[in-house]
Amino acid sequence: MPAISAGQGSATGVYALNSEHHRALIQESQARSNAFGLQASEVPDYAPLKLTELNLARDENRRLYQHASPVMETLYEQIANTHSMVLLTSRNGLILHSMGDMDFLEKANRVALMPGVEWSERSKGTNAIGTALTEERPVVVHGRDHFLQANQFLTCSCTPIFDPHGKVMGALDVTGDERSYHQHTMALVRMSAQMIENHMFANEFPDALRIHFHARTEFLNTLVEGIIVFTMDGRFISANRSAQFQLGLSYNALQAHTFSSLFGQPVSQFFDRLRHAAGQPLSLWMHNGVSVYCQARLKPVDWFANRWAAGAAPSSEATTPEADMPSPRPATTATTAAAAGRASLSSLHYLNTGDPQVAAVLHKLQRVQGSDIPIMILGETGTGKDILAQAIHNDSTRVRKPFVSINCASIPETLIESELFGYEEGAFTGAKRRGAPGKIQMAHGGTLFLDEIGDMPTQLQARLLRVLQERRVTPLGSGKEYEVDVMLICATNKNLKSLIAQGQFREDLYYRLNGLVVRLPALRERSDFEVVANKILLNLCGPGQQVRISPEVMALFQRYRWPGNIRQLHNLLRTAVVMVGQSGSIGTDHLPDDFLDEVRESAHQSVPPAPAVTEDTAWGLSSHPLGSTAPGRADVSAPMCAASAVPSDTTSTHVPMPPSTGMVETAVRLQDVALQAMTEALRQCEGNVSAAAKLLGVSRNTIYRKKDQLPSDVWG
Ligand SMILES: Nc1ncnc2c1ncn2[C@@H]1O[C@H](COP(=O)(O)OP(=O)(O)OP(=O)(O)O)[C@@H](O)[C@H]1O
Repeated sequence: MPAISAGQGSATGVYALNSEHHRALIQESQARSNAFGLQASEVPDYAPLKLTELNLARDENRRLYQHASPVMETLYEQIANTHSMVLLTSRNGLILHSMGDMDFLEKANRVALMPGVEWSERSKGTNAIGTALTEERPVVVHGRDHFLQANQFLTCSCTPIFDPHGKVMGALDVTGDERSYHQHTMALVRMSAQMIENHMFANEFPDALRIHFHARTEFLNTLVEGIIVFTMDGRFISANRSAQFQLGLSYNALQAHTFSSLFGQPVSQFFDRLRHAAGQPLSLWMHNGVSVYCQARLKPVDWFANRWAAGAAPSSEATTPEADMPSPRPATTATTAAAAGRASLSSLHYLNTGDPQVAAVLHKLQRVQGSDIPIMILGETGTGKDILAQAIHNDSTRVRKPFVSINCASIPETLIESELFGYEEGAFTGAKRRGAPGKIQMAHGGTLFLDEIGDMPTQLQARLLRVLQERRVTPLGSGKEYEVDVMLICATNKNLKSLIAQGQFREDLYYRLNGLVVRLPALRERSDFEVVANKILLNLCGPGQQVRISPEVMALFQRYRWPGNIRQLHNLLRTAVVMVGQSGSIGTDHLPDDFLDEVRESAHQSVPPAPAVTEDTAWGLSSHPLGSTAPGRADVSAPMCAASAVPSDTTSTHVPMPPSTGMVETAVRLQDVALQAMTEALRQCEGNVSAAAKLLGVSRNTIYRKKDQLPSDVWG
């Protein structure tokens, strides 16, 4: 897989139409077309393969189709009624599947854009499918750029799809009438291909160390994150497109690397840090000097426990340069080794950093351990709900089984159903081949974590309820039921009771999920702020780096309201650590200006703190949320900051008003700030609503609801 680098003319890897690079690429392709002996005016062979041959080809490309079909459906939904179609081809350019607008399909049939016809350069000359496959890069071929005159009424955006081993396995294309050209089509195609590739990654390399990374933590777990896979002793196995881009190395160049040559530390040292990270992103320096944040995916307890039982534990002291292998340690018995491995990983005990409210939550959870009572975690965004869910799993008897997490807000609505329940062959339009298991099935024996449950589409809530009651799941399009035994954990920062009142959440499901409800306090409510900040700092520091927080900054931090909670603190410290360098203390000059402005502004305002989401308010039981003060943080004043003004779904109706300003006027100002923040986030994320929502810490629906008030050019 070639690296897509900024040096190739565009940071996105796609040459702008009419750019010099694009023209050169088309000219080279035209030259190849001539060399194949094609004539621009000729009518090519349009005869499709016989059905039996086509079925054979589809069979060979079964895996590609299995991963691509749900994504094709979603992609098609986005381009429906634009006189276009979506095509999936084999690596040779043979069209395997298509879906499109009826009126355009007729036109497409005239030039044989249909399953069973080959669109390689050799057979059709310059065209997006053939040229993208030849160049192994995304290509737009528009109108007259097509070699054959017969095809010049088309506009086509195509990108190759790479398998997890870096080999081209096919191509995804959107073709339409030349007049329907839109520059965003290519972005959609590329995002869809990335989704397919990442999906394949998720199912590959089950026993390897998978590192998900990005320079910005808010982009972890999104489509644009880099994924790189190593053997447990640090040898390179594979990397997705984004990983290659970020590392600036092609797939082939990466073959020569190990974890330590890429990230400047032995993999054993990384494991050591991982064991103490409580699931929070760790910082890594890439070989090119750029700092990134990462999360590791592996079966940690199994692996650590096995290694300890076998007398070998990850150690930072000794590594063999060839393979970054963990060094031996004195043998322990298998039982104590497993227990020791568990204690050092993210566990409930580890999250107890001295705040009485958190301690009470942990205590409640410990009391129901082993009972499989469904757990509902409430809390504002960034308070650590995800980490708590993992800790509950790690401390449970299900620890050796999967922990499967699904964020109901970040998956396109059309994909949630197949992601959750799986699908059987034939479930989608044109689907013929083997299906895929859903997340519920994958969690069998372990824990299913449904994050942002308030965003689950209503029609799926009934299905979920049935699965939970019957403990059986039926994949889409299947008559077969599969037994599922899962511990269920949900999280939300929404007021589910008011969603019920609005008919957006089922009451029966609500009561099914409502086993033990715990609320994580907002950071401003916590009395252990300093411990949390120092713990994060420790994890952010690279090898040998010693950074501390100056007393002046710690005092500032204590006064701040932290609307983004621990996530916001983490992001702030991350930048500060990079600015401080190898050693020193974080002073005000290491903090961003907008943050300092907010803190200063807060000093001139005496506004009550924003209401915390309490168990009562979050579940709609309390009538007046204002007036709750933060226990343990009585000195906290509430700045009217941009970030806090962005309405999270839970708190948007309760944003406190400064006494100096009239309610209506302030509400209008808050609206403006919120819209401004959304506009900026959408621009920054190139119109990707999920990424923008993540960046702001709000749900996608919050952004969609403002769609009419946001500038039209911010949408991707
Ligand atoms: N107790 C903790 N100690 C250190 N870091 C923490 C802790 N809790 C959370 N974090 C860090 O804060 C960030 C947000 O955590 P997490 O994703 O668990 O929050 P969340 O409540 O699930 O957020 P959201 O509602 O937006 O999904 C992560 O970077 C996480 O590593």
